[in-house]
Amino acid sequence: MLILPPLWDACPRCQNVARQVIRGNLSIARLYSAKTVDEHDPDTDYSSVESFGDMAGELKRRKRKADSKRRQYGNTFVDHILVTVRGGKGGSGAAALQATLKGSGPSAPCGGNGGSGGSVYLTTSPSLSSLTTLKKRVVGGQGSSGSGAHKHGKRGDDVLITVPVGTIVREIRREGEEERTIREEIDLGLDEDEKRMRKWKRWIISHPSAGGEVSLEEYQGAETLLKKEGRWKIQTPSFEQQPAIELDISEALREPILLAKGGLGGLGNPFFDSPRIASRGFMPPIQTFEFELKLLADVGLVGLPNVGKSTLLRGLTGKKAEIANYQFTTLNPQIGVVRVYEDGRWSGELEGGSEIQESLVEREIEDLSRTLGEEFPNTKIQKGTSVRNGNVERIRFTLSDNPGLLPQASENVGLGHSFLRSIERSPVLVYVLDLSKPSPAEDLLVLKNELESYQEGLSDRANIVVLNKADQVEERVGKERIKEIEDVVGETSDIITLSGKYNLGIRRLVDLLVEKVEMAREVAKREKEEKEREELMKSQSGNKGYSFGMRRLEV
Ligand SMILES: Nc1nc2c(ncn2[C@@H]2O[C@H](COP(=O)(O)OP(=O)(O)OP(=O)(O)O)[C@@H](O)[C@H]2O)c(=O)[nH]1
Ligand SMILES: [Mg+2]
Repeated sequence: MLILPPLWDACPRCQNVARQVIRGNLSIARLYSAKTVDEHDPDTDYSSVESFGDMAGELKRRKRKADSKRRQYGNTFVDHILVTVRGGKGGSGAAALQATLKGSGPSAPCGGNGGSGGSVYLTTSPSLSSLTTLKKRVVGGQGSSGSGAHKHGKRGDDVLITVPVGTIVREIRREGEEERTIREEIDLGLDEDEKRMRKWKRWIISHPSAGGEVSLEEYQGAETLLKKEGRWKIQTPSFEQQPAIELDISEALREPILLAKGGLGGLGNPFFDSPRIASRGFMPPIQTFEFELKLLADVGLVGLPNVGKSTLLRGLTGKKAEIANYQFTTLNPQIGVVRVYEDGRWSGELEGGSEIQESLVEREIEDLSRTLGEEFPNTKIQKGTSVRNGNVERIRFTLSDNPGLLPQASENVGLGHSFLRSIERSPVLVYVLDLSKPSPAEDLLVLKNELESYQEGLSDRANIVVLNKADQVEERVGKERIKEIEDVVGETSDIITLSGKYNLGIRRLVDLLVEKVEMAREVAKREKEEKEREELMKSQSGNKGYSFGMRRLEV
């Protein structure tokens, strides 16, 4: 906690300090926070005491944590993964007999049916931007077995796989238990009778207390009944019979999509002619899916660590990205939406004079203001709705904040280049440089070099250069640095000098981004029309191309 809570009740000066913090005067709070209750003297002006107390310690701790996180997960931004998925197995039917009084005749079958297995569905979440959370194996809940007195088994639980928007899902393999068994039987060289008996044993269960073997006639009768119900042939449809699932999720899903259906539950003995027989639940096929993430942001921010990319994301979109004064605060790409209104204002815009705080400081201030029952104005970012104060939205685009790039990222230094795969897909790229550093022009060359060694021509796609932290630079020095950068980029890029933290110069950036995004969309539209024309011509000339029996669903 930044300010000592017990003090503001007792001391008007403390309350005054706390209110100053809420108005944004943090330096006072930092000095003040070192004092304990015992040390407190209401007559001392703590704003002149030189101590950074808790805040510095906490920052150090967080930096250590970020470093270890980077070492642990740094090179594992997951954007490609194979997942095996299976619906839950159906529960078995029961072969139970009703209890009867002695000598009152044969007991009636009363076994309940098994519950069907749970299915596996796919859904999207706006808070995800990596496939890291995906498990390699996902199985629906198993249905419970039926029991006596006509009690049917419970249905297995459905399972949701949650992915970020921009994920491509392809089913690449599908195999059921039946196919595996058939292969095994061929290997064992079994004859038809043996195969049939094995199949009966696999699908039909006899009541444990029924005594003796179930006769061939009983098995045959049960088989006929199951065939009638369409429950005998359970071979998995091949990709020719039922196309593989292929999804390109470019928008948030309104409803979950079914990937793997749960198996049917077995039938209880009232269904069969023989009271000693029930059937087993189905085991659904195992499906292998390939998940690939291509983050779909119109604009990608590229920069060295700690230059203020996440601060910019926050200022442009209002998205709460982690901001801190050390490298690799951001470990995975983050995507936010920029909504620009008719009057040129935008969704993440701050109120005049507000400042974007580091996350840690912001959380402490929020705690403090909650305790004091006051609202902290700096954290109030405009909500992203399509109509704001009667002002209509003009354009909406997405922006990705990426982890910091280091020299030799393409040789896996820092976080490596795994996340460049997402950057690669953004039609507009923005270089973010720290103008308060001695040589931002050299930093720019480093960035260009890294993009180029990842993919030829990629460095030229970035045609906006943002010079951030302008508030920290003396005018003369700043001008010299800007001149050096102009010499590097020549006519190829627009240069914008701004301060992300203090919300200065952002409007020019927004205007430029709108212009570039509109241009990029126009180009993409033309390319799409061109492609459609080509495909139409191809299909008219009878050449339908080679199909792998896959179905493409544009969601
Ligand atoms: N003075 C000043 N500080 C800024 C400005 N923009 C960002 N900062 C500070 O710079 C530090 C790093 O900001 P981040 O937004 O976390 O930087 P980043 O580029 O996302 O960093 P990584 O995620 O580690 O690559 C924080 O302490 C910010 O408060 C600015 O315009 N002026
Ligand atoms: Mg960041």
